[in-house]
Amino acid sequence: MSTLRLPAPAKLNLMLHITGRRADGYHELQTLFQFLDHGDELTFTLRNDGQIRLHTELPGVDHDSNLIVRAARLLQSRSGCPLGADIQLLKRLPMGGGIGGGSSDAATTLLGLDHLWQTNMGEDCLARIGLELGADVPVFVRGRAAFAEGVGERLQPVELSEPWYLVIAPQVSVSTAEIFSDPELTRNTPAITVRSLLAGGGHNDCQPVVEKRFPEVRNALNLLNKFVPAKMTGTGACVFGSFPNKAEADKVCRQLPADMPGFVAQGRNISMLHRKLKELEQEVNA
Ligand SMILES: C[C@](O)(CO)[C@H](O)COP(=O)(O)OP(=O)(O)OC[C@H]1O[C@@H](n2ccc(N)nc2=O)[C@H](O)[C@@H]1O
Ligand SMILES: Nc1ncnc2c1ncn2[C@@H]1O[C@H](COP(=O)(O)OP(=O)(O)OP(=O)(O)O)[C@@H](O)[C@H]1O
Repeated sequence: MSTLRLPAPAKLNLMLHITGRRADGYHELQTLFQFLDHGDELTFTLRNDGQIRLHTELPGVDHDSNLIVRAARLLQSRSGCPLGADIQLLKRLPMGGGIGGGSSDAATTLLGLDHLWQTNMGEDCLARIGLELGADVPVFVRGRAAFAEGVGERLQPVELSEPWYLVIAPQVSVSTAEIFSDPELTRNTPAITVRSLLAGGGHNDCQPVVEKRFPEVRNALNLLNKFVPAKMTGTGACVFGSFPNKAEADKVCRQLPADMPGFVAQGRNISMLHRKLKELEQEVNA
């Protein structure tokens, strides 16, 4: 097959504790990742001339610095593969939203091209390549809901309930680097065990800093808190709350003001990307 269409799902950080800072400035954290059944979509078509061409432009991101192109080139150089690809992106996820759009696009590119080019690099190698592109890429490569430590790369798969979430996307883009460099950020939350976490929640240490800088995020949290407990994901801007069923989440979603668009999606412990790749493997083996 020379064309492949694959999902790049969003993630939520159900909690995010910052437990320290490394000498290189990166932060040690503890976070719980779950995927959503909502995301971007990428289409890969094989090229024999070795060129990587992304045919969709993103505002403010030039072709060569797009994480999709960077992921494709890194896989090419690590595998020595002479093949290339034409790539189309259907962008649904807000950029700088804390739901991992860019990281998920990068992971889908690594797995998609590994499949198309038949480079057979293996998941461990692809996760290592992913980490060079961003702290959030490895969890998308692994495709399992996970408790993460280190800078987000030490992953322990977890089995979570799969509720319906309403995600609100305030119309601001939050820079992850800026939030992590804010002097007011709490960086000394005591480490907890995964067991105590699963028993009792957790919070997001980035939330107070983002709320202070972005009133749009504070307003979205206040609005959602009227219905269910609301939290921010990652370094924002998106906020989310869980609902007992889709109908209740949809009802609140319909009431959102125009400057606070939202979407409803189900939490998933196995990413849609991995479901799709498994289906493809089963087709080949049938
Ligand atoms: C906040 C999270 O979204 C939680 O899932 C991630 O840890 C961020 O992951 P990401 O977007 O892939 O971030 P990267 O592209 O690796 O890093 C962006 C910037 O955020 C800061 N950064 C990121 C991750 C981390 N553990 N400590 C940091 O201090 C660094 O200044 C870095 O330059
Ligand atoms: N394919 C891509 N999709 C989105 N952003 C990209 C992409 N490639 C590069 N970028 C750059 O990365 C930045 C962060 O994008 P992203 O959508 O991953 O943010 P995020 O959701 O806050 O991520 P995270 O949750 O990992 O912190 C963008 O503002 C953009 O400049």
